[in-house]
Amino acid sequence: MDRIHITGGAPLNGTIPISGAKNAALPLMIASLLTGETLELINVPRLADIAALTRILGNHGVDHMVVGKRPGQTTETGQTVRLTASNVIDTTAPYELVSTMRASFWVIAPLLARFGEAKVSLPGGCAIGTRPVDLLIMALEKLGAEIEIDAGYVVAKTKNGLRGAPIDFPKVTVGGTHVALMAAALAYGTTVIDNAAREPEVVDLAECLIKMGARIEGAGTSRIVVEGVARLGGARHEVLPDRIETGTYAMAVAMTGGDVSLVNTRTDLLASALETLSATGAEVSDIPGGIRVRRNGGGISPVDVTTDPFPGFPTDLQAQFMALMTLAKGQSRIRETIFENRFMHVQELARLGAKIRLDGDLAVVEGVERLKGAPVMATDLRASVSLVIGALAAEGETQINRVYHLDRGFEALEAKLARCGAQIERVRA
Ligand SMILES: CC(=O)N[C@H]1[C@@H](OP(=O)(O)OP(=O)(O)OC[C@H]2O[C@@H](n3ccc(=O)[nH]c3=O)[C@H](O)[C@@H]2O)O[C@H](CO)[C@@H](O)[C@@H]1O
Ligand SMILES: C=C(OP(=O)(O)O)C(=O)O
Repeated sequence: MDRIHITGGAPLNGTIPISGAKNAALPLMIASLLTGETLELINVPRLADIAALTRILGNHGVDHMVVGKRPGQTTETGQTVRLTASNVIDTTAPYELVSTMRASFWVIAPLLARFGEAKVSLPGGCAIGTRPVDLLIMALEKLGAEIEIDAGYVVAKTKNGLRGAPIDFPKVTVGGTHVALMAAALAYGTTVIDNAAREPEVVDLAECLIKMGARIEGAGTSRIVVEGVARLGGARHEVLPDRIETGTYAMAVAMTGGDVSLVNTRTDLLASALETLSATGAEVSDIPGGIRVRRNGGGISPVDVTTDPFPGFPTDLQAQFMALMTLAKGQSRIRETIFENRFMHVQELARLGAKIRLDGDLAVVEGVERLKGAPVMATDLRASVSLVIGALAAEGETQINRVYHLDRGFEALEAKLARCGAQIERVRA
């Protein structure tokens, strides 16, 4: 298994191009199943999760073609892909494929809406909590699907097609909202989704569906109204920038010090995280096409955060922010409200010398003077990158094991950081 070696202590200076968002690209690729025409997606990141979904779509019979980079793009990141589901041969998504990644479960919605049947294995994904799919199933049942769970598979059928209906989510769910949107787009009649997720990735999916011919209003608010249409067509859509990757590098700079321009991204995608970062003493400013983050000297101020659905502080940046707080001048309190088991980075950050106490959903971080490199283990995607951030600021060498977690969600991580002066290398097994 590959390892990453980091020798910490150098500030980060330079420019980091931000990739397309993994969490937008995945539902967008899945939306290709809604039509027999070609969906062209620009700025799709090259990631293990994207490759895994490509395999899953391929198994259904979706034709996948990589046609190039984004216009004007000079880096090795991002690609333009064409997906054509004109010859779907199989509506089953098997355990071997779906168990590697949670988002793959969402294929259930377009398969059911377009073909009237789907059999999809219960999903896997980051081990950050129990992560049930009851609300996704509830949404499909509201639209008239008949669903049973049999031998680890969710088997969904509809006799005369899906029918629009009110869907009121008791809890904000990103995946549930994606599924409801895709299914309702091809349902007969009107669907009103209440307590919908407002995440930018939901808006991106809705915008792409609208280009494909869907009638959707209100995406980005907590009430989305979908007027079903009989068929959807092809479209061309650029994946929005990855706000979690943006926030991750912003936190790295705030921790190591330096001056980095994050380009191909937008402040409005992560306003709450950037506000929090400013409160720690980092200078955050808008630049054309991106965000500049600076910290030259001065201590890191402790700031308390609570994770929340968008527009709140994202759970996917909680681990990275905790890494930053380990060097703050005082105590900070970080509350995780979305996932019940998303503190696996705590014991690994402790190996670097961090002082963190856990009390249920609360982590109390006592800032220390310095961190010291050590061997650590990546446990899930965002936890692993918090170790990268910690290691960049620590004295001496850190070895990060199990880096396949990082490869799920961070495109060209070592290259992007090395170009800004980080001493980071991958040791291939
Ligand atoms: C691929 C992708 O986009 N993943 C993101 C997506 O995950 P994902 O879509 O899985 O997360 P959800 O928003 O659905 O989960 C939010 C909460 O609702 C719960 N829940 C969800 C569905 C359900 O049927 N029943 C239920 O109880 C979950 O356990 C969790 O406590 O949103 C999360 C919350 O922003 C992010 O951390 C993930 O990175
Ligand atoms: C938790 C994440 O992904 P997934 O939902 O695929 O596990 C993530 O992107 O941080």
